[in-house]
Amino acid sequence: MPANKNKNKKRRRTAERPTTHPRNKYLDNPPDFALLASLYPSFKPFVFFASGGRPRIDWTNFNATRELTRVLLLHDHRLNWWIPDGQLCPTVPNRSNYIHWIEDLLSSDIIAKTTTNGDKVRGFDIGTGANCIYPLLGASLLGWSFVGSDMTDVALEWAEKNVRDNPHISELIEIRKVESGENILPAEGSSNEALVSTESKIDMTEDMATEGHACLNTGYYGPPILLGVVRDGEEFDFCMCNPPFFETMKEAGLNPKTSCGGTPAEMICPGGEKAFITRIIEDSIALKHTFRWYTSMLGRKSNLKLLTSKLWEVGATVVKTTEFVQGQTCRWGLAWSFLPPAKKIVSSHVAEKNNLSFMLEGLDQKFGAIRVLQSVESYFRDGGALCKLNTSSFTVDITAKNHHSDAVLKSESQNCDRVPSCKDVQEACRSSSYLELPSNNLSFRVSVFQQTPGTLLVKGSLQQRDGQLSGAFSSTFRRLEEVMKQKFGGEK
Ligand SMILES: C[S@@+](CC[C@H](N)C(=O)[O-])C[C@H]1O[C@@H](n2cnc3c(N)ncnc32)[C@H](O)[C@@H]1O
Repeated sequence: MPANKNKNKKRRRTAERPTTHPRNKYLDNPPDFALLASLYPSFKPFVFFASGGRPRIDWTNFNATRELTRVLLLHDHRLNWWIPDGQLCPTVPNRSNYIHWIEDLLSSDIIAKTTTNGDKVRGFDIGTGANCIYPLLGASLLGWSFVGSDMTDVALEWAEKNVRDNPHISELIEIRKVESGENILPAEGSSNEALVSTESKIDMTEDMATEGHACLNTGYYGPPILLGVVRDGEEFDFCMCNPPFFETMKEAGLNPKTSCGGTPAEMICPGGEKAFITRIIEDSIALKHTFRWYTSMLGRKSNLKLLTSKLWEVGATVVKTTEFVQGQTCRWGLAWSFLPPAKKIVSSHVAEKNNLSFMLEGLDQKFGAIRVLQSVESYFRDGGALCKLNTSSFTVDITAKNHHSDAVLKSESQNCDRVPSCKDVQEACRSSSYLELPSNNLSFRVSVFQQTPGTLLVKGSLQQRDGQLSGAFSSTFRRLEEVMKQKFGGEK
């Protein structure tokens, strides 16, 4: 292939995946399975060649995903690593995004460095897991030091082993046991009430009380997270956390397309990620300036909105969010601080308007991502737009022109028996804001991600950089949101 064609392909790929961090080494160089198989004989049995000749692995085979992680950490990061069967297996490109985002936060100077350890960066990884992935990556990529906490024996034993097996960075990482028996009460002065939402309240049963678990009205009960684990006089530049996202293993649903393991202790906690992160927020109110940045990853966009408003309510001085996308996985990052910001934050308004999203929640299991994509495709195709559905990347590429709006309107009223509350749709269609498309083409991509069984994230990305098209894109996408919510909300 000619060099400039290759370059264009690379450039296009970069533009299509704006949320993979630009410094992530896998952005333009995804793992080369054939090369890795030729270098590491233990990886070779897991690599096969699909019909097009492309080397692949079976993502539903835990041994294959674990071996891939092992060889990537060894090959790209000089890290020796292993986890026992069934423990959560991290994907290296995905976890690297979070590390690079923290690097951005620290170097942005939004919050000036306050810790007394000079240029050195010290982080706290809440729930480091048996895989200890964040301390290993942070120490090897950036020379950061870490405390990695956890509570299960298997996580502590294997995290320590993974640190010991890498003597070049072992001095930088301390694995700290969280004592589960302690009863940590909310710190005096913490604005606990501000954090309480009725639906997140979980009653403490007698058993829990006798076991000595703390029960705060954040909805979280269980071992301490930061308060009671961070020691007097300690200071950190940041904390990070990949929390247990789910409330039940059924909800965790375990993506049938991949097998990354994950035991109940790793995947679930009462109240799910909302309760867990609410507890981190509560601890942060008490610990305030002990950390320059508090951060957590989230698996649900609806929780991101809710927790962001809570943070403003409780007096955070800065709240930042981001989105991590790697393949078919979409996650969010939330960061906040109680220190005074040193720098005015300029929001990237256009970028936000060019990437929009909405969630379809509480869907019947029969409405998978493909079904929603097909519905998106026929919605725009019926209106005369050009559509290209790609079922392997879960995307539809759409190119629409101004005159398509009338056609979509017409076809929608003809198809109204398929859409519940059709009258409402027609009313909305008649409103002047309906599909105000510009005279030139509007090209955008709609992607669908499965978050949990019954919850899909629908993302739209404008493919053109022309700022004048953002408004038309925004009204078109919002209109799609209305139609999809009516269609899939009412068909259960
Ligand atoms: C989703 S796993 C994350 C593991 C690893 N950091 C990763 O990204 O793959 C969540 C981890 O949090 C741990 N955990 C749960 N509650 C905790 C607590 N209160 N303090 C510390 N760790 C906790 C679990 O044992 C589990 O290892």
